[in-house]
Amino acid sequence: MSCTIVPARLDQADTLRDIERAAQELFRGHPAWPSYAAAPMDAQALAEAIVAGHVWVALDEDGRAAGFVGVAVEDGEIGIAEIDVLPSHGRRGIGAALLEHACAWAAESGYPSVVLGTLSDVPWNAPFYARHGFEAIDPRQYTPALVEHHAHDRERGFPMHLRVFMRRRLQASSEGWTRWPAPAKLNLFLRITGRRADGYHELQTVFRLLDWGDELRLRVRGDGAIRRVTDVPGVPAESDLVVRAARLLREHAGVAPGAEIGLEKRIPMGGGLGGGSSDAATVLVALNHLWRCRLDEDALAELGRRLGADVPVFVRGRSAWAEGVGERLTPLALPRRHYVVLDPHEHVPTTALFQAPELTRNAPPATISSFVSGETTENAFTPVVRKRHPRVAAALDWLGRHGPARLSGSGGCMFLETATREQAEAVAAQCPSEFGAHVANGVSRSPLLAALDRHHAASAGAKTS
Ligand SMILES: C[C@@](CO)(OP(=O)(O)O)[C@H](O)COP(=O)(O)OP(=O)(O)OC[C@H]1O[C@@H](n2ccc(N)nc2=O)[C@H](O)[C@@H]1O
Ligand SMILES: Nc1ncnc2c1ncn2[C@@H]1O[C@H](COP(=O)(O)OP(=O)(O)O)[C@@H](O)[C@H]1O
Repeated sequence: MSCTIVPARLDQADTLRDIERAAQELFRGHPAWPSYAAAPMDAQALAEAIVAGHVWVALDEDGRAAGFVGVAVEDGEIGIAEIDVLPSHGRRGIGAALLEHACAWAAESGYPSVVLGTLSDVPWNAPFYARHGFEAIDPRQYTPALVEHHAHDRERGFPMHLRVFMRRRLQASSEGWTRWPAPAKLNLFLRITGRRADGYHELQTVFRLLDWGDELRLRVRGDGAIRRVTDVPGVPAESDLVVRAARLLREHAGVAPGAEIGLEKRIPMGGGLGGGSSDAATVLVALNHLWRCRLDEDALAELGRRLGADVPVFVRGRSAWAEGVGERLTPLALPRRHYVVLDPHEHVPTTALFQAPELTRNAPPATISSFVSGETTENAFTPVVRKRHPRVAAALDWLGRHGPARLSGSGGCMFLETATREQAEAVAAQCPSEFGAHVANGVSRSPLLAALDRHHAASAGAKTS
């Protein structure tokens, strides 16, 4: 049977839980059945994994979901959190295709290995994984995450004599693809303090990087061409910041190779979440590694600045206090916080807002301490956007009922900061259907830098093996 594997969508979550339930039926009578039946997949965790791009669905010839796989990052390696196929679609290679898909994603992302927990006595469990390159892990070699899983399984009454954890070592993609994250940002406040002779505005802002964003696939081409291999509606390849970033790097570094660039857009475009800028920064950082240009962070940030005011912070990969046009950055240690990010589905043009006559562009400078004390939280664009974009105003009003809602950048997306993830999830769950909401964590170090570390380690490992 042929199947197509695609990223899962949030509206498929219930279907995936039905698939899990149906697949579990095969364990009725097995000693593991009571603990499986007692602990179905958590709906919230599944939704988060889908939004993070960590779940893929296998569609049968009729386009119906027949199985899925979900992964989770654990101690720097990838764990298969769940893999299920409808019993009616069993023995047709769908499970194997899903497993290979997850392993390919992990290998392209630079992870060294994939782990999973399974049952030693069930033919479609441990023996199946062994056929796909997984080996049982000696309990003395358990990582802290596996020790925790083991203890948790014991607590929930799992038949531990049948429990086995397995690992598969990964090889770099044979087709040369690599994957890189491009996280979104929030502006925790934004003040405009002046206008420069070139028309650009002097501003002050705090950039908070998130653990959620776009994903790019890159591979080197030998013929010097730079090609975007996915369509982005409304953005022709020539004007896409990813293509412009690759060209700029090549010119500057004086190297001749080319690249293919695939883009999985998740960050709403023109939403004030910096998606295009982050994509550009990811291309600069990733191609600097893949093309072996050896430019340092300062040189890459300077190239980024030429592409857009928001690019340098993504290149440097730290949440930061920013001045100038956004390029003078001071890394800022921010407390652990969670965010409901609300998308009113309205494109707000940044250039037009910066030109608005009613924009306050001569505010007195704020200080880092006034931000840290919670005194400075305003966004200079909010009154202008509210007046010009009633839909954004309505979304701000709705989110404002749950706490102090703030616009990010020039909008139209907005956010609410919470102390716990559960609080953010509770608000997101009530979001009216005309808006989109999701939950993200603030990070102090960009997932892009973690990916760079992984890819460095993977290429060093490939050289020595
Ligand atoms: C407002 C902010 C806040 O983070 O974010 P977004 O809403 O775009 O995410 C940024 O300053 C946006 O940065 P970015 O989106 O990279 O802007 P650019 O491409 O460099 O500029 C787009 C246009 O905005 C105006 N612009 C931008 C930055 C700035 N400091 N002053 C300006 O006047 C210019 O007219 C410029 O032509
Ligand atoms: N790779 C890209 N992703 C998103 N937008 C892009 C990209 N390349 C160019 N653009 C253009 O940049 C504009 C601003 O996009 P984006 O960075 O997502 O929003 P914002 O600047 O509001 O944070 C888009 O409307 C689009 O025309």
